[in-house]
Amino acid sequence: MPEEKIPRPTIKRLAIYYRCLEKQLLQEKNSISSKEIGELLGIKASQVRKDLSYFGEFGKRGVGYDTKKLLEGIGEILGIKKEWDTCIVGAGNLGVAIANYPGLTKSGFFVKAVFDNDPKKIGSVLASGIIIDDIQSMPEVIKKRNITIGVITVPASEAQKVADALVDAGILGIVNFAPTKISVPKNVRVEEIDISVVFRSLAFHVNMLQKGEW
Ligand SMILES: NC(=O)c1ccc[n+]([C@@H]2O[C@H](COP(=O)([O-])OP(=O)(O)OC[C@H]3O[C@@H](n4cnc5c(N)ncnc54)[C@H](O)[C@@H]3O)[C@@H](O)[C@H]2O)c1
Repeated sequence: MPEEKIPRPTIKRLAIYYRCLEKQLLQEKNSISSKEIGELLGIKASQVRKDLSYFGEFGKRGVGYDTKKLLEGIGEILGIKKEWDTCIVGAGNLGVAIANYPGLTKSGFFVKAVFDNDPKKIGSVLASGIIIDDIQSMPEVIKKRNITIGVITVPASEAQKVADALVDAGILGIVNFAPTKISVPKNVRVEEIDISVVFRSLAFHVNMLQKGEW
């Protein structure tokens, strides 16, 4: 499955479908149509079908999908069944919150290390039991613990330096929370997360509702 052929938005939607299907399965909905998935998520059924078609046939027209099989199929594509070892750089408010968040583990993402450069923080133990490591030890720890995904939660001014160090240590995927664009070599993927984008989009809707335009 050549990755460049699959559009990024499709991959993002697959993760959304996955979460939706997990919920449906818990509610014992054992078969589901693309129309139903679309309605639950506010996505056109044709888009759902198109996204799933990139990976071969999951369901039959008119019959819908076997929820469990579809969930497993998408999980396989997204590598969700696999366990992923990750590290967090920046043990501040956000980094610590992520490191202590049990939901990540449930999704197969294990925080194996947290790094910081503040001597006052290095050596302290987080609620999850992880000890904050010195950023200086990052290359060695990443290699030793087979970590492939890095999360950047340092101030924007430090983000590029940290990204370079993560890449040098062999990291292949980065989740960047710092409010700045980072550049990485082609073979490394970066996902940027900015909560304010969600708030801005929501504020636009609320504004329109308040003005009575919607
Ligand atoms: N994307 C979002 O939605 C979102 C939300 C909140 C915060 N943020 C961003 O996340 C980042 C962290 O926010 P915070 O509130 O946790 O900040 P914070 O100041 O509490 O934590 C930053 C941590 O990074 C450490 N640090 C600084 N430079 C470092 C370096 N070179 N190497 C290793 N560690 C280093 C600091 O010692 C500190 O512990 C900021 O860039 C902030 O703007 C993004």
